[in-house]
Amino acid sequence: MNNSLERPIKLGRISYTNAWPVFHHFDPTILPFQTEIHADMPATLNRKLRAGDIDMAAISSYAYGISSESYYLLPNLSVSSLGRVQSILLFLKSPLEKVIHGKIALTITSATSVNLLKIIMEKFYGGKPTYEDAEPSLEKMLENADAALLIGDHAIRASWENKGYRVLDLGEVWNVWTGRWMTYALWAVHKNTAQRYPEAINLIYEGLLESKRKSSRDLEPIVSKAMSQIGGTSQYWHNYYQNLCHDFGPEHKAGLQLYFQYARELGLMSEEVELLELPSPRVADNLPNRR
Ligand SMILES: C=C(O[C@@H]1C=C(C(=O)O)C=C[C@H]1O)C(=O)O
Repeated sequence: MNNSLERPIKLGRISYTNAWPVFHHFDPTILPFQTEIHADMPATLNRKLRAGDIDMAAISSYAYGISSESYYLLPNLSVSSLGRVQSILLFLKSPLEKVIHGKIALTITSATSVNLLKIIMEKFYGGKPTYEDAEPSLEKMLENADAALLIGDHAIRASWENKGYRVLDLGEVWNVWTGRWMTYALWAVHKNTAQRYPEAINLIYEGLLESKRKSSRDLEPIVSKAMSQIGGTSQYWHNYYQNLCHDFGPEHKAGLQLYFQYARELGLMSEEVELLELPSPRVADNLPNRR
């Protein structure tokens, strides 16, 4: 490929630790073209990708679902869990029976989990709470709400500082009710960027896959980084990363399609979602008649 493109490829990186395995060993400086990394909270990346301010990103699976016609998925990349996730937590100030008809403060950093919470509250528990968006700060959120939803490192830190609130792990609740995997984030690229710069997008994709592979072979580098940047013990982070899965196979897709179905039933999204993946690079290049 040419040594440069006419512009940098803009890549969004989720700042939370849950996505580190896919980014940690990815070094964009070795690529034969310019990239620009945008590190941000999921909800901000969802908006930037939607607006075309960035070309590709890890985004909320819900945000992918409501705009899937514009994107390709990067195959076999996700943030998923079968059961407990440890970083998508509802902190209850009031008893659950009151919470399901009370007021719940929702972190503004999420899209998947706020809608997962609505599915749990309304479809599984038969409640109808009111919701209020809030900055991710537990004590402030609970000043005038019965419960508060936090995700990512905000949830992890709050769980360490928890002053006795009951906590629901939404990954666990989802799994108890459905028996399925839950997928919180996916990697998406704008179809037009992928069509215009197929080789560049594929090189970035290969770099992300390689990072995931290296991280799964040896968790130590990201565990040490998490301990120094966030705190906690080595055992905590090993356990956290072992509970998360960054693949996206048939069982993850089945869980996500059930989430999308429930979201449609509650009027949280309208269209069916086709999980359309980035076409594999030039299958034709490997054919013998192409010289
Ligand atoms: C596991 C997590 O997955 C995430 C949850 C997201 C959401 O709720 O929209 C988006 C991206 C991921 O950061 C987490 O944040 O703890």
